[in-house]
Amino acid sequence: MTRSFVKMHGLGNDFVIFDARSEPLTLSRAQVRALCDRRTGIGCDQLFVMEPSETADVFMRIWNADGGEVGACGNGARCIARLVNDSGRDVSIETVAGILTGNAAKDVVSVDMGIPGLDWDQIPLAYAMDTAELPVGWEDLQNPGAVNMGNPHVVFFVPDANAADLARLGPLIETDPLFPERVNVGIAQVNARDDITLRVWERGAGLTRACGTGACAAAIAAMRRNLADRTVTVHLPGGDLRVEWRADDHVMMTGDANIAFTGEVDL
Ligand SMILES: N[C@@H](CCC[C@H](N)C(=O)O)C(=O)O
Repeated sequence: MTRSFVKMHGLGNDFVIFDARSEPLTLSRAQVRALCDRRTGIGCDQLFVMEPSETADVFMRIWNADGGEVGACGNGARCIARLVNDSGRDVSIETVAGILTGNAAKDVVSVDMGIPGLDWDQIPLAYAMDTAELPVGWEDLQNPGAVNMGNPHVVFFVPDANAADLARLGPLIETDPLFPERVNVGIAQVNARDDITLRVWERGAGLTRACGTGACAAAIAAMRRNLADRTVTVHLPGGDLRVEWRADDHVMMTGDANIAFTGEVDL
């Protein structure tokens, strides 16, 4: 069976997207891994299938490159919003973790990422503790904060985000027993109350050029510690995102969403 796909990215966090709204598509974990492989497949950090939804404009199914299905992808939600409608109309996107609302005016896209989960059992953590300042450390990385943005994140605040050996520490922290569903790992540097630099080791994908939910998590974690105001720019290796934690608790994320190429693949 041959299927068309779109290759998109948000700040270099890249995705293969299939549209199964009118023609169903079921992928096995092995197929997802093969398609995501950068040497023998198409190559991407995450793979999405757009399916029909009874409650929203589209259902967005999300897999990491390791073949694990997950609840959220912020950069991906911007891409899906742009694919469904890029004329400035609101697009509702159902995910396993809930319904998001995106609004795309061409390549500039805002997504209402919903309300962050901040309790230990929402992250989830293995046992009860204060998620604003977890009293744990991994070598030189101390006192992280944890935030759930539809997926689990832990964020460490450091003086220099580029100094940490995230390629080595990321997999250790991702699989620490404190996180029963594993975790996305952010290393954040607060430059000013409205400006953060961030690198992310993504669960199931490794180091990526950007992570939308990671940017939201870093912003929320900084705001909870009173290190930042309610609107911040987050600089990631692939570019910038704007994150606002509104008074109604919803997190708004704004950034670009780009089509790289289209193609067909035998499944
Ligand atoms: N790239 C994403 C997050 C994708 C899922 C994540 N790796 C997880 O396992 O939760 C983003 O832009 O948010």
